[in-house]
Amino acid sequence: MEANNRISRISAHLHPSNPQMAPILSAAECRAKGGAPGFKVAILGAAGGIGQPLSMLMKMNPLVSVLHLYDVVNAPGVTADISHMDTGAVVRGFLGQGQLESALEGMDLVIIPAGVPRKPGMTRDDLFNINAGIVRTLCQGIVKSCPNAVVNLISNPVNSTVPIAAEVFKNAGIYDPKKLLGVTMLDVVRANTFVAEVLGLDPREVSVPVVGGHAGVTILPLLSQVKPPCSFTPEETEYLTKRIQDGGTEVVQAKAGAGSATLSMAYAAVKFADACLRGLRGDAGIVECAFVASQVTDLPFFATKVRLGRGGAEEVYQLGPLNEYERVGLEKAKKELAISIQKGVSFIKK
Ligand SMILES: NC(=O)c1ccc[n+]([C@@H]2O[C@H](COP(=O)([O-])OP(=O)(O)OC[C@H]3O[C@@H](n4cnc5c(N)ncnc54)[C@H](O)[C@@H]3O)[C@@H](O)[C@H]2O)c1
Ligand SMILES: O=C(O)C[C@H](O)C(=O)O
Repeated sequence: MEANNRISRISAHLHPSNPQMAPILSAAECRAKGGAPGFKVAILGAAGGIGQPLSMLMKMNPLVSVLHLYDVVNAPGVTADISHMDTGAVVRGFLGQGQLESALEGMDLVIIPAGVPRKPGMTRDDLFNINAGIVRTLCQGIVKSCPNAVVNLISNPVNSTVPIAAEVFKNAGIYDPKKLLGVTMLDVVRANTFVAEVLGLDPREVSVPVVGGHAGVTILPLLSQVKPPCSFTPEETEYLTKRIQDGGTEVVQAKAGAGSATLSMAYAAVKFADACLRGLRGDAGIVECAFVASQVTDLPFFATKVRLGRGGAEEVYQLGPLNEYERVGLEKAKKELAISIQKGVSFIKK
């Protein structure tokens, strides 16, 4: 009898004609016990090119106990699909703005890959007009439902969307600069890969700091600080710097109108989110690059290495010694970054 009740509860939730399916969706939710102890994570834009593989990979992360998948389209399908994976996290789906606040209720970490991607010929800044408004709306939801959450912002142009999020949080009186992180991990992932290729090493053995921002010349790999220590000819430096800066465009062109990096981005986003969760758990020595509020330069935001801890980005590291090539690159990066940051701030202050 009890077993019958359990089964009918589950089938009621999963029947396709059930209009309530969208906000619930997971048979796992019907279990008497929840998932493993861990963190509550929401993905906003979960049905997109990044969102789907990112959702799958976060469902596989043992630090996640509850996974909320939010999108304005297709969230029920993605949630039903992912909820069948036999990993610990309990998955729930949320569809449309009416469910944004429920999606965010009580979250520890919010990952935002919502928004339109580039097509060939576009810059990331060309996405501003659509994505700025999307990020503002989603951040307003965070203000209401999980003001203490750590936010990983992926939506482009990151150099402007992070300042937008900061202004929304400031206006609401909840801004904690340590908890707002623009995700630049893909630049580091690419830099590790391309540098390893040139050095003939396994990319997992290579670590390249990438500072500045996340667009064109604002992406500044510090090749003089590569680990393991190594040196490059001027031609190799030029080749690597340009390839890392243009990595996004390389994918946009190869996809020929079908979008931008999604799979490598989902990988990078999960690598970064996992580092944030280990920091939140209290692990020591978690250091990654991210675009954060910063006093490293005269700009209010800048990407450098940060130490992730229980409070988010608890320490923002200095740039370290730069060579002449990097000093020139830094000046170019700062010039463009200043404009993108101001554009984001003005969008909210207008
Ligand atoms: N930071 C980085 O390194 C990096 C890397 C790759 C892509 N991106 C950016 O990530 C964003 C998403 O890229 P994608 O390829 O996944 O795009 P996509 O179009 O495949 O997916 C975007 C998803 O966002 C959803 N969405 C749109 N408006 C929304 C809203 N108001 N609320 C919630 N969801 C909404 C869409 O329905 C869609 O499912 C783009 O802006 C892209 O430029 C950033
Ligand atoms: O290039 C893009 O538009 C997407 C992303 O920012 C990337 O670096 O791949």
